[in-house]
Amino acid sequence: MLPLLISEQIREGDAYTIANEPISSVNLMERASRAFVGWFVNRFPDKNEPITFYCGTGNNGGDGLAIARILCDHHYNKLNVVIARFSEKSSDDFKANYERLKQTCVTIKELEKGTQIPEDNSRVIIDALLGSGLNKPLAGDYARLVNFINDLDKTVVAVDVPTGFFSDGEVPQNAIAIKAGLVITFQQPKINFLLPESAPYVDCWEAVNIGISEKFVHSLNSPYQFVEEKDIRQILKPRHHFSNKGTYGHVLLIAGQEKTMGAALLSSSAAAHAGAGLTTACIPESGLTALNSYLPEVMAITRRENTMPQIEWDKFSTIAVGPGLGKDGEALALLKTIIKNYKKPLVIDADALNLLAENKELLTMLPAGSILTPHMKEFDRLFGTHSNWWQRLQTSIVKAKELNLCIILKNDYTITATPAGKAYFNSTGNPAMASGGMGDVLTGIVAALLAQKYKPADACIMAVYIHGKAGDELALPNRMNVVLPGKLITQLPVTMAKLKA
Ligand SMILES: NC(=O)C1=CN([C@@H]2O[C@H](COP(=O)(O)OP(=O)(O)OC[C@H]3O[C@@H](n4cnc5c(N)ncnc54)[C@H](O)[C@@H]3O)[C@@H](O)[C@H]2O)[C@@H](O)CC1
Ligand SMILES: [K+]
Repeated sequence: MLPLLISEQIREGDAYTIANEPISSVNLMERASRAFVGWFVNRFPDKNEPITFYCGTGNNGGDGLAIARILCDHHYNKLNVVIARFSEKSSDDFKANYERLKQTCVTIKELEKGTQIPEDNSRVIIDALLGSGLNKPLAGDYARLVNFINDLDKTVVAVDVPTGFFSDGEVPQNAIAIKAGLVITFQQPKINFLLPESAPYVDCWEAVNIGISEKFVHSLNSPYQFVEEKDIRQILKPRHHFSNKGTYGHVLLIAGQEKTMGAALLSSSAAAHAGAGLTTACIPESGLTALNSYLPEVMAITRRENTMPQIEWDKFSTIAVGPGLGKDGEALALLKTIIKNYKKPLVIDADALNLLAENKELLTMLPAGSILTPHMKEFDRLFGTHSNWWQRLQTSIVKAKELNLCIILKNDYTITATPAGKAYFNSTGNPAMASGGMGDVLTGIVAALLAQKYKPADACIMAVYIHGKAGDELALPNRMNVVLPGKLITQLPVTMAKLKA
C-alpha cells in the first residue's frame, strides 16, 4: 500500500529525509527535478519544441528552474523561463537554482507585479508557479497569470501540483487553478487527485519516486492508502489441489424482480466466476427460466408474492442482497428477515441500500463486518447530503468505524472505508466500465471473496481491484469504448489467475 499524505505531512517527510538520509535540501530538489525530467523526456521527446516554464519563487519554482537546466543539459534548445516575482520572498533553493540557471543559455524573463504578461508562442508549458505550499485560493497577479495560461489552451505539464489546486481538504467550487494535461507529481498522488473535483485541473497524473523515507512515511500511519497490484498479489490465495467446491464457500444472492432479473443474473454469475464454490440465487418465481438457461451453474430459491422464502441460513457462507430487489414492502420485510436470521457479514447493495436509507435503525443492526457498496447518490441517501467528495471521504471513514462496517464508495478511484479507520483508494478501472449492471458484478465478486474466507476489508479491496483490472484488461489493449458487465464477468477468472501467476 502506498500511504497518501496531506501537505503538512509531505513537508514533514521532506524534512525528515533531508535530516536523516541525510541529503541537502537543494539536492533533494535536484533529485525531484531529475525524476520529473526522466518521465518528461519520454512523453515529450521533441527537443526543438518551444517550452515555456512559469516559475514562482518558492520551492515549486525552484523545481521549475532546475528542470529547465536539466532539460537544457539534454539538449532541449527552445526553453524559456518566466519568473513570477509576485512576492518579495524567495526560497534558498530557488535562489541557488536561479544562479545555476543563469549559467545556461535558457532565456529568463522576470514578470513583476501588475505588469503585462508577455506573449507566449510555446507549444508546451511547464507550470512551476506554486505547488504543495498553496495556503489560500489564488487572487491578484497569480489568478491573472493562471487565467492567462489556461486561456492559451496549450499542453500544460504541472510540476507536483497544478498551481492553485489544493492537494487535500475541500476544493472550493470554481477554484482558479491551472488546468493541467499532465501532472508529474512527487512521491505519491495527492489525495485530491483521486477525487472527482480534480477533473477540470488534472487530466492525468504520474507519481515519480524521489526517495522520501519510507520508514517515516509509514510511521505516520495515514488513514489514506493507495492500493497497488503487489498488495492484491499478496492477499490473493491460490486454489489448491485436493480442494473442492466446499472449500470455496456458498454464496446466496437475494436479488431481482420480474423486470430486473438481469441484476440477479449478473451478480450471481459474477459470484460464480469470482470463485465461489457454490452460488444460489434467491429470485422471483418468474425469473427461474431465465436463471436456468443463462446460468446452469447457479442454484435457485424462488420467491412467491406475499410469502417469505424458506432459507436455510446456516448453509450459506455469505449473503448478498439488493441488486434489482425493488423497494416495496415485501423487499423491506425480506431485508428485515435476513438481518434477523443471518449473523455473518452481509453484502448490501442497490435497492437494499435505499431501504436502509429509509429505515436507518436497520443500519445499526447489521452483522459486524458487513459491506455496503453505495455509489455517490446511495451514499448521500444513507449518510446525508455532502457538497463535496472530501466531506464524503471523511464521512465514509467515520461511519465505517461507528457502524463497524466496510463501505465501498464507488467512483473512478473507488474508496473502501474500513472499521479500522482507513480509506483505501483503488487504482484500477476505466470509463469504458461506466454502464448499467457493473455494480451488480462488483457485489457478486465481493460476496464470492467473503465466501472464500477473506476478511471483509480484504474482500472489498480485492474485489474492487479485480473488477477494475478485468475492465482494464478488456478495454485498454482492445480499445473498447464500452465494456459490458457480462463480458467483464467472463474475464474475471483470467484476471484472477494472472494476479496469482
Ligand atoms: N525540499 C523540499 O521540501 C522539496 C520540495 N519540493 C517542491 O516544493 C514545493 C513546495 O514548496 P514550497 O513549500 O516552497 O511552496 P510553493 O512553492 O508551493 O509556494 C511558495 C510560497 O507561496 C506562498 N503562497 C501559498 N499560497 C499562495 C497564494 N494563494 N498566493 C500567493 N502566494 C501563496 C506560500 O508562502 C508558499 O510557501 C513542492 O510542491 C515541490 O514542487 C520538491 O523540490 C521536493 C523537495
Ligand atoms: K505547479
